[in-house]
Amino acid sequence: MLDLRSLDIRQGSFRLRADFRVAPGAKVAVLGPSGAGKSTLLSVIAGFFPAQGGSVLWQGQPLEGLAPGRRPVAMLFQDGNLFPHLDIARNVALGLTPARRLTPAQRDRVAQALARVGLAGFGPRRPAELSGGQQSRAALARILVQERPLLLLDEPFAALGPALRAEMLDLVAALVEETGATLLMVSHAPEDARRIAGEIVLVEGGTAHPPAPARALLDNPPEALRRYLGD
Ligand SMILES: Nc1ncnc2c1ncn2[C@@H]1O[C@H](COP(=O)(O)OP(=O)(O)OP(=O)(O)O)[C@@H](O)[C@H]1O
Repeated sequence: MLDLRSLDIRQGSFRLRADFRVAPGAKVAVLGPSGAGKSTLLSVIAGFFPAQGGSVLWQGQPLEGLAPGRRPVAMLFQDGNLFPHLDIARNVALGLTPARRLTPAQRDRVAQALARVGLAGFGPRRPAELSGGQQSRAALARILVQERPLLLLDEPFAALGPALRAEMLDLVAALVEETGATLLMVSHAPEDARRIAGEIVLVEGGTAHPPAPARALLDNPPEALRRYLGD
């Protein structure tokens, strides 16, 4: 269970509050206007940016004081998820260890993760030798080997076309179901939320609102969401 308790986030004159829980295994889309604070909220949960007040708890334990790498979190960003000078196997292995030499067991895990995302045999290639969709798959393989129970995705598929994006979302949904992880995914596209998310956290007007059932919310959007959707 992820518990955002009276979180108070400030960044210059920007302020965002969040006070809600996310159930284990939930798939949550984080929607809201540009600049509303979606990325900032994920950064605070991941430990890249400190909150001014309140607490982020996982299974009842506060995460403050834990460096990002020690949190139960794996995060994918909009871009820059892969190091261009390292091959795909090394990029994925970084989810396990910074060491250059892998144990046979670690090599197996990397190969299994690559196979699971449909990239068996792509390990020796550099990221530039992969298509955009394949690069997204490789980045997913890295968070797969990390085996963290909380996945934070900050619009990682925004640069992909609609068909490929749908395919990646389905893959994420399948991986989340297989691992039982909890997913928070920032998106600008309500159809992404419909496709993958059971719930929506709407971020607007200085508040990250508690998760609400996605379908009901999109079918009958409250005023703030209607404004954002442009209806
Ligand atoms: N380094 C910074 N210093 C001060 N304010 C910042 C800084 N970085 C971001 N902000 C402000 O924090 C607010 C939240 O930004 P954030 O990137 O979290 O929004 P977002 O909802 O993810 O937007 P987008 O959908 O455009 O990515 C914005 O109003 C932004 O101007």
